Amino acid sequence: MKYDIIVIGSGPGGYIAAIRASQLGKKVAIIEKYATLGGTCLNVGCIPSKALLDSSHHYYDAVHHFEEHGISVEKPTFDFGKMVERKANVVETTTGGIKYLMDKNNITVYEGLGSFEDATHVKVTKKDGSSEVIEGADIIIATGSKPSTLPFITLDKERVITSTEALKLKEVPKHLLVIGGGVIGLELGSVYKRLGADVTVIEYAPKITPTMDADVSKELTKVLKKQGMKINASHGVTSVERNGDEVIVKATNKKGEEVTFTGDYCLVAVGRKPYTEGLGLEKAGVKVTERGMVDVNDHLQTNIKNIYAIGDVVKGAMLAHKAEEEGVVVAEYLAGEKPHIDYNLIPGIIYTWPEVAAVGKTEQELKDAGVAYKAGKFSMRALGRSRASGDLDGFVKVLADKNTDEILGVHMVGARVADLIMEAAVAMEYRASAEDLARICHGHPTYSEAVKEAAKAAWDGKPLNA
Ligand SMILES: NC(=O)c1ccc[n+]([C@@H]2O[C@H](COP(=O)([O-])OP(=O)(O)OC[C@H]3O[C@@H](n4cnc5c(N)ncnc54)[C@H](O)[C@@H]3O)[C@@H](O)[C@H]2O)c1
Repeated sequence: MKYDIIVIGSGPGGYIAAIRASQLGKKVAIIEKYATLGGTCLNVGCIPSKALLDSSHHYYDAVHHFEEHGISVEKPTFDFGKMVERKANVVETTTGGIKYLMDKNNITVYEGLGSFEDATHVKVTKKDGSSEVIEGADIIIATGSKPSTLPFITLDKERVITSTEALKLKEVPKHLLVIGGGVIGLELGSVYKRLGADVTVIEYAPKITPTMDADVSKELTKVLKKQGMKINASHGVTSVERNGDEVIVKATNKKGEEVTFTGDYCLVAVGRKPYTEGLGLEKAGVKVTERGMVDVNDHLQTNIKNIYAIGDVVKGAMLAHKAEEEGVVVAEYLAGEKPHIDYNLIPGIIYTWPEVAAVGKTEQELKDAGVAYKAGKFSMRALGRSRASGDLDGFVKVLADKNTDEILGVHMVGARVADLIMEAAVAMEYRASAEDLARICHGHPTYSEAVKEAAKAAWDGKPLNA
């Protein structure tokens, strides 16, 4: 069969690219090696982790917060098996939705491993070993990423696990050791902490979420510690050993001392790496970088003219929504349009509770770039909405250009900031000033008032409710 565009990989990057290309009149095929569509995000990433985060949040609230609202329930209990089953149902419905979208958009789905025969032909090898070759005028690589590990770790996938296994454990760990205080470590660490596990995070950098704004890391560390999570920053892991049902992690702390952590499970969450195994890039002549990423130019085009790559397999943040934008951009570019992505405006979100969200530059990035800026900060605690719900932790911080007042970055910790961050992204897309944001009437009482107040603090240094 011959197509205008073949997309390899059906994660958020791939399936969105396929839909957009089809909307623009292209004949499109998508190849997926797994039986369900949706890639890491829908099957073993964003969606299942949010399902477990939501279930564990309900339980945590019942145990810790119902009483202050005057609600008494006899000692709440949970059925972990049911939580995991619910998560599986959420995944099934969501991935089923992608199949529906493929059919609706007349996109041909091939189940099997896609590998290049040459620059225009891709072989699809099915589970039963049979294969067929399809032809594409243009090809989009959207094969995503897989969990990284450390060279001395043996991932037995039973007790020394990655996020994939952490989403389908048969029991709640007694003591979960988490290597890596990044997004996955803190989100999945939160799930099990809320369900009663001891959780110890071991982070190499001097702080958790090391690439986020320093104030955010500090506040998040404070609230997670308050929830009982043990956080060990500046600890370089040197060994991970399994001994029966125990896992022993050794690390070197800042003083050069060896520290031993013992738990019953160890989650390795030290980042992800691009996934190109078995793709046959060499047969098509596609170049990869030293770090194994597919090398692309500003149009996400590889060194081979008709082959493009998007999402986790190329440079940039490994985020579903970044991949989606790239999918749209490549599809539109191939249809002769002139699309554009502002990589500065891709929000970063962590679904702990309180949530964390950011867009634009951090203070450190502005300092490093020598940009004169002003900062306005407003505590969630000062909001009527936060007092009503009892979610008092966190803040909103707005960074604006000292001379022009243009908003350069917004950083948030607090209830529902995962959704709130989009106000900041919209403002920055339209190059709003802090004053613009401060002058917009915000509904009362809402968490969004913290954005208005922080913007006012950045603009004239005079928040109204602080
Ligand atoms: N909410 C979301 O958007 C979401 C959720 C999950 C995953 N993701 C994405 O998936 C990717 C992978 O997530 P992740 O949490 O594995 O990566 P990450 O990059 O967010 O965090 C990895 C952490 O591990 C630390 N680390 C690295 N080597 C270490 C070592 N030897 N010892 C101890 N710590 C070490 C790093 O300093 C970092 O803090 C990221 O790009 C992330 O953004 C996003």
